[in-house]
Amino acid sequence: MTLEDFFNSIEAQYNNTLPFVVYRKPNEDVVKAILQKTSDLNFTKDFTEKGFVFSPFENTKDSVLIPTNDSNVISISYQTEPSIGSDNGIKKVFSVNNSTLIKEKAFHINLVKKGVDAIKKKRLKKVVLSRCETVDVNESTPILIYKKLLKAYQSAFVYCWYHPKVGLWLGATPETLIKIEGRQFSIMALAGTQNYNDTLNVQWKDKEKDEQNIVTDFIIENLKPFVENIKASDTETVKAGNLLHLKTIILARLKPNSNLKDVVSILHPTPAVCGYQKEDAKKFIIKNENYNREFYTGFLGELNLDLIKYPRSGKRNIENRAYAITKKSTQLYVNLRCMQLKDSKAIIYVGGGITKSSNPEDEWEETVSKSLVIKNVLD
Ligand SMILES: C=C(O[C@@H]1C=C(C(=O)O)C=C[C@H]1O)C(=O)O
Repeated sequence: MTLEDFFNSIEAQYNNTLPFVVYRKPNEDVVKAILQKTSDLNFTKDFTEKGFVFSPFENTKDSVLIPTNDSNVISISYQTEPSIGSDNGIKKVFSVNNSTLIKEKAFHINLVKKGVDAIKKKRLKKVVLSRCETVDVNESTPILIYKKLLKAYQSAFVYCWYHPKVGLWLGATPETLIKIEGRQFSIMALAGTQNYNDTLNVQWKDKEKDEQNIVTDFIIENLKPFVENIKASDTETVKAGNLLHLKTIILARLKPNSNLKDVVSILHPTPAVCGYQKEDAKKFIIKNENYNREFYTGFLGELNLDLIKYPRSGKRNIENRAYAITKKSTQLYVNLRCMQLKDSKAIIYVGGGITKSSNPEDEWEETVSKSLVIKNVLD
């Protein structure tokens, strides 16, 4: 299949209003698409299904599934040269000087102030507060925007997801929720943000260190009943487009009697996108943000797909193939740096973690920087 055939198949699927997802994992060249044969709206029941899951922020709502057994799965190798405003830094500057944005700024600053007050008064230690911003889209098809995202963000999970009964979403997220191969799994605790200025060698303030620690501690604490051999990596600075974040990787092994559904429901939404304590933070968000996050800060990715593993030593020769084993693999990402396309408009979703020492003006600027990840590919 040529590159043109690949993207034409996706375009045809979209024009026929049939569900699909097309995605590329971080730092990989393979772009994969799962094209559902019917327009049925399927949901996961217990996370034992095979396919691609798309899950909203609110964990009481259903997760949509594109099941592989009702789909054509195609893939292609797609090597991209980084483009302008890419992983190497955003080059474009967007004017923020219009009346809608001024109102949005006032609302967000007030929201952050309320968050800080709630943290000072209540049990809350952190709350992630967000907003959405609507901009016009000139591109004639989502596939063209998708290709720009692929070019711009090599180290992100870059996707375009469509279901005629749900909507059309695109994004380039830096954050993994969970990866499981067999029983071995890893989880990322990502939080804390500053702008990237040509170096990874930066200082972090206590505010950012604290908000990231809250995520790591929450994950370790809540996973303990389900896992053995839990280990956390050193915390490092990582780059995501025009931004830097703090990242810790937590590795563990699932106990034989634990299952993915329980692990996901205990983790999601983590304090990276919701807050701590989780239920109090969620209530605060739903009551005060004044819009519906829908799938932003939800999660998405491959669920229970077969992964063929070859022995470590030697090449993939005939002998080794005989020993290849098939494992179930799940790779879920947090839906950040994303947008929903609706009626020639893009709704861009951005947020940030608030703690007792948050400065409202800085928090606003952080959301502006985050919005550039998406605005950069909309021109
Ligand atoms: C909520 C977002 O990002 C999350 C919040 C971060 C922060 O508060 O510093 C950093 C990375 C993500 O965990 C977003 O991008 O919209």
